[in-house]
Amino acid sequence: MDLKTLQALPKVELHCHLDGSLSLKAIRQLAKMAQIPVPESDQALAQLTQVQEPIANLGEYLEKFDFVAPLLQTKAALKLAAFDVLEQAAAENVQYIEIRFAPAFSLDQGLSLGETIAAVIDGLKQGEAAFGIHSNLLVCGMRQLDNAANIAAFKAAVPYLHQGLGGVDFAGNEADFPPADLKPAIAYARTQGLPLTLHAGECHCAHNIYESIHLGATRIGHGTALYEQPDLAAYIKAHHACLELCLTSNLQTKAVTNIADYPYDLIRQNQLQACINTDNRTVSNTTLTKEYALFQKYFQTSAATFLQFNLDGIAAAFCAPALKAQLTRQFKAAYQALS
Ligand SMILES: O=c1[nH]cnc2c1ncn2[C@H]1C[C@H](O)[C@@H](CO)O1
Ligand SMILES: [Zn+2]
Repeated sequence: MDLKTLQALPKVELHCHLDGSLSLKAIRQLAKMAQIPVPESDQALAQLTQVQEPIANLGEYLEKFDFVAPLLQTKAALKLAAFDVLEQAAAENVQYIEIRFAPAFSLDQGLSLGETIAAVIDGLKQGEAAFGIHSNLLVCGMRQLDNAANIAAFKAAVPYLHQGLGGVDFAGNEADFPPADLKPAIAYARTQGLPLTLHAGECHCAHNIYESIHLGATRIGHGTALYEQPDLAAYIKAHHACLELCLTSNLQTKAVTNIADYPYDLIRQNQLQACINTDNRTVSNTTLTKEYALFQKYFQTSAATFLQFNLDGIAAAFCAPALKAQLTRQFKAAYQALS
């Protein structure tokens, strides 16, 4: 399929960070609102916000988020950001998307955790109305913060569950903060009935995938290190966990050093539930269409397999059963019309 056909395919996306996915246009608008100077040329701005040269690891990748953090400190900014990402997603026929962000990074100018969450949901609702897309928010705890701060973020999320919020996640420095360190906040999320996805297996730490599922995650962000411990596939399958695949990001962070190591065959042969995602449209300089094109190029992924990835994503989504049923029907019909 050519890029235009891939772009037109209906898609779902479960793993997309708000702060890593702002268009350059939105970054300029936000910078103006915050009265923060930005370079005039898009090329220079892209250099500040995108991975352009080879980097060593996830730590260096995360440094690329520093530039946008000061731009996301008001309700208006968070709302505009959420609207911007929905606009980009709708332009490539994403029909359902979960967008995640860390409220703890938007408190510099006095917003409360709850206000940051409400503002992002506002932007998502506005985007849904404008673009006919469905969405949910995920609140990220950050691994490098203490459990009290992460519990506070999750506590602020509780009133929004099923009201624009789908669940919670942990992002950040996985190499130094394994799942065991997050136990109190994860336990809190579970007692509150917050659906849980966890970044895991992004730092050559296959054991973190096991541990995250053991702690209650029904989805795993990345899961790349599966290739280093293939027998984990049986455990993932037995627990019906869905892998949120983010190929470009994994190549950039050296979660896999080359495409040959990527556990695609393991995932397909074991019929693991999995879906395709961008992780960060801007930081990774990608789109969901580009991710589909990469899967097609490297793994000869067919339309039928793209459909299966989407059906897996819908089944694992943190949205209402009625929306899942509707999306399932629509996706089956749309992909059938292709063949
Ligand atoms: O792929 C990732 N792994 C771990 N943390 C990540 C990844 N992408 C983004 N983040 C972090 C940086 C953001 O500031 C934060 C919330 O979106 O999540
Ligand atoms: Zn991520």
